[in-house]
Amino acid sequence: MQYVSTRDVSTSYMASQAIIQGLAPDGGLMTPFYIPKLPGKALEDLKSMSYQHRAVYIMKQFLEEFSVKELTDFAAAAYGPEKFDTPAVAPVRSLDGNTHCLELWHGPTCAFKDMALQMLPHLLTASLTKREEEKTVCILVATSGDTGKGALEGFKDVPHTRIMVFYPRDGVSQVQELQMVTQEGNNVGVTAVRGNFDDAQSGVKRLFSDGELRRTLADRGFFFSSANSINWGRVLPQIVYYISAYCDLLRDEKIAPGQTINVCVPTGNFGNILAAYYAREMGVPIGKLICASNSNNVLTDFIRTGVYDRKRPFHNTMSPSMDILISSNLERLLFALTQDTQEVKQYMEQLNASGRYEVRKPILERLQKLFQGYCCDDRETQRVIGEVYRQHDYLIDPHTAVAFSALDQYRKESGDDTPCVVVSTASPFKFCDNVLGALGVTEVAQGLDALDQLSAKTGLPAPAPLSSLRNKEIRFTRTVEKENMVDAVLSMLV
Ligand SMILES: N[C@@H](CCOP(=O)(O)O)C(=O)O
Repeated sequence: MQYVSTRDVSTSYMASQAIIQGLAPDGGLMTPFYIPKLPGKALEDLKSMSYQHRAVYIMKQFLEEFSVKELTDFAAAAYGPEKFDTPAVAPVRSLDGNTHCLELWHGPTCAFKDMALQMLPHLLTASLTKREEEKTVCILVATSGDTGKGALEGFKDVPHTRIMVFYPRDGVSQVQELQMVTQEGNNVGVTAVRGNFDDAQSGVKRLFSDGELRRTLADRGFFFSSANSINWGRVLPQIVYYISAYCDLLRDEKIAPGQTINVCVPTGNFGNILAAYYAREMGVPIGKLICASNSNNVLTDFIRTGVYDRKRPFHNTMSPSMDILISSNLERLLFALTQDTQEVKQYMEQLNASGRYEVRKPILERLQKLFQGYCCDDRETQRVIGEVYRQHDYLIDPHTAVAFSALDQYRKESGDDTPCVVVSTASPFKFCDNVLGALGVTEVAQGLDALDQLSAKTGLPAPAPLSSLRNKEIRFTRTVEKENMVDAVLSMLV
């Protein structure tokens, strides 16, 4: 399997190179040259396997350089009982006959990012060995809340790696911030940026393409890579859970073999829903991909009109991980839909220069055959949390609530009640204050006391990785201007 840049197919790369580099040298995203099809009986075979075995089988289709033994070891370490609080790893909880919630927050940081960020360090360090790389890799991460902690936890104390996370200072939840600034490990750094997530992500991309900085760091024995979903090693493990969810529904006889399902995904950087698209391309019977956004509804508008326009107000919402106006992974979808790197390059250049592009009509038609876009604001998000709790005795976080709202809008508009997998991306305990508000609590406790309050209100235990934050020391307090992110990197990599 060869990988190419979404902006130039003339050079191809092995998976290990794609994973090590994170981003292609031309600024494009490393992408498989083609998406392999699952063999005919694969879903039937996979349905009786554990999550770990499913992961090995699916990832192997994309990773010829890695042996089954290597991948089996990685999956055992990444998804074992010391990391995930349920043997199912990514369980599916059915709310009614055709609404199934895929819970992706049972890992060490209580968000879906663990599904990939527990695996990526294994893929990356094995890739370094395969390529005989002697320098230390410095992982740069921009986060709107969840990726940062997921990456820190995945890479903490991993030999030959350093990790620096940038987060928007006033753009993450209290719990998310505490998770990051108390991170343990000798190779980690966390810096707040005065700005929003897009500023942090653009800043990281600038660091990546700063030739002089790269030379300075090379002299010090370092090079950059990424743990954001621009890295193919992030997207690949995310494909696994869509296939796994389909297999669970088959195994539990909630659907019949070959039956079509829809998926509804809350997404900001477009990596999560892109993974669902790849699962569909591999042959999973997925009908519609319902893309759910909060008030930062740039993707909703794009899917409806073909115009991507990031020049709009940026909203800090109660679903902060999706507070994003530049959705990096859309570039991979454009590559798939156009099959034309020149066209992708033009769109990306227009986005950089003017903040806007419009895709051609045939591309829009292809997009709309597969994707539906819906959005909702904070008021609706809170209403949905309350409603789902009352109707199903099921507690969801604000990101998942955005997805439930999108599904509801889609069903009302289309009349399509195909079974749907709704992706639940984070534990509600990461967003206690807003979740408590949604349950009608008017006096919300301060800081981590809100964990106990939510627990008392619902009878659900707060996840151990969040309760234990109480005993942790705050290690990182630095804030930089977005123009000065380079200083944080240089002072860490001495
Ligand atoms: N939702 C993210 C933003 C970065 O997205 P990624 O999937 O590219 O890592 C976050 O929580 O940080």
